[in-house]
Amino acid sequence: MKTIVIHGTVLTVNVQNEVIFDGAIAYENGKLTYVGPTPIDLSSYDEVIDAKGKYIMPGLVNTHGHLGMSLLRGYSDDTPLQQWLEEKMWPLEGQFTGEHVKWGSSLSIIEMIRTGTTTFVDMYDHMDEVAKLVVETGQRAALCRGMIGLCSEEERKQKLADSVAFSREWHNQADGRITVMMAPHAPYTCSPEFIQQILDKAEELNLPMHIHMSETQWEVAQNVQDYGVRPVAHLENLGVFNRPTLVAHAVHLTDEEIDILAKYDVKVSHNIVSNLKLASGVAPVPKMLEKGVSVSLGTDSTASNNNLNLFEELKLAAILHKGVTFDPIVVPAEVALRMATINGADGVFQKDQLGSLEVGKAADFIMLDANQAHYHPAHNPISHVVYAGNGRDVTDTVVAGKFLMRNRELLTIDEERAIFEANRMFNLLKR
Ligand SMILES: CSC[C@H]1O[C@@H](n2cnc3c(O)ncnc32)[C@H](O)[C@@H]1O
Ligand SMILES: [Zn+2]
Repeated sequence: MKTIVIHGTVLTVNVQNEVIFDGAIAYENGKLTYVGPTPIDLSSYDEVIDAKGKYIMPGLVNTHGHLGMSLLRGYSDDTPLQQWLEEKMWPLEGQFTGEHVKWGSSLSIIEMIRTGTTTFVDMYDHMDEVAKLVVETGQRAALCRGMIGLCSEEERKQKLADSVAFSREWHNQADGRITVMMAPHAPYTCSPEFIQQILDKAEELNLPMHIHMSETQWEVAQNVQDYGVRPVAHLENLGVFNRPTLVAHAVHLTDEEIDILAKYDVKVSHNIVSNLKLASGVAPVPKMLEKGVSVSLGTDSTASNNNLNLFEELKLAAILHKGVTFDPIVVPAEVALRMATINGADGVFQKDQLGSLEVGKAADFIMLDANQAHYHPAHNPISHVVYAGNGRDVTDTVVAGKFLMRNRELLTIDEERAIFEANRMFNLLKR
């Protein structure tokens, strides 16, 4: 197996948030074999890559999204969630075929590779198309067939059967780069019975759960009206949190609800831009972190974001909560960076394999062009990445030791074709 060493400025972003100014990482067979100061003698490696002037850091993990929806970017802006879903998204998504999902997801994957995301979570339909793209492009992903229960019993059965078949075919495939979760869409679109059926299958197949939860005030009020309790108690009562669970949003939470999430070690995907744009609110992240809840970052879809640049979420994670709480020390840069990396790995239940540059973990990393004015003076790389950096600074994206982008050139996907086909598929939709 070929051994490769890359040296530059290494941000290990492990628990110590160590930065090694003249550092190196080495990897073999997709796994990191060395992280530390640049060795004096590099001759034992088969390939030596000089990345001086670049930052080398763990790839970012986007813990919530709907890739196929990139076909609907800009189709409905400035609308609150429920109206956006019911009047705009669902009528168009109802017309989606596998081909729509394929090309919408292709746009998404291109954007994520370009902006340094190496692992993503996708909850959508026609998931075989997404899984095939993951195989082809070399990305890493936790995939789930999102199930909305607002349909006939027969359709619900079909959706659950699809999910099960998808997990049997794809869980731990693509050399382990694909994992699968079971995903009831939300408590307000899935009856308790349907959620229970999905949970039973998750238990049988030993898969985690992924669900939208407590995104809007409307949702919480609706849950109380329908079931007499708020969404957190509702899902707890159904036993969802007895399985490893990743919830998206968690915006409207009481202190008691945060305690429940902490007690069950429920992982939270914080989707700042989507929550702001859909006027849903701001999640109580400082309180969640204080109580030990594992909070990571997600973009949601480009129909509500409107991009998949996790660097934007990273900066917002570090500044938004300061503004909301009038406290400049909440969510410091290092904490925000962990949310985008190691907590993301935790969100996909792979903290031991992903999310930091440590020997034995996957060689999933990115390089940034730090030879730009906004990275200088070069004394505080983590501050610069979080507060001054941008996804456009990413020059190289590597997953399991394979370059998906090298010096800004995409190596595993045809961008021009994807743009052409996505426009063609969008124009076929009846609007
Ligand atoms: C079939 S699963 C995907 C389903 O989720 C919808 N969706 C996209 N963004 C959100 C959001 O922020 N909250 C709730 N649901 C969302 C999407 O339109 C798909 O129908
Ligand atoms: Zn979502």
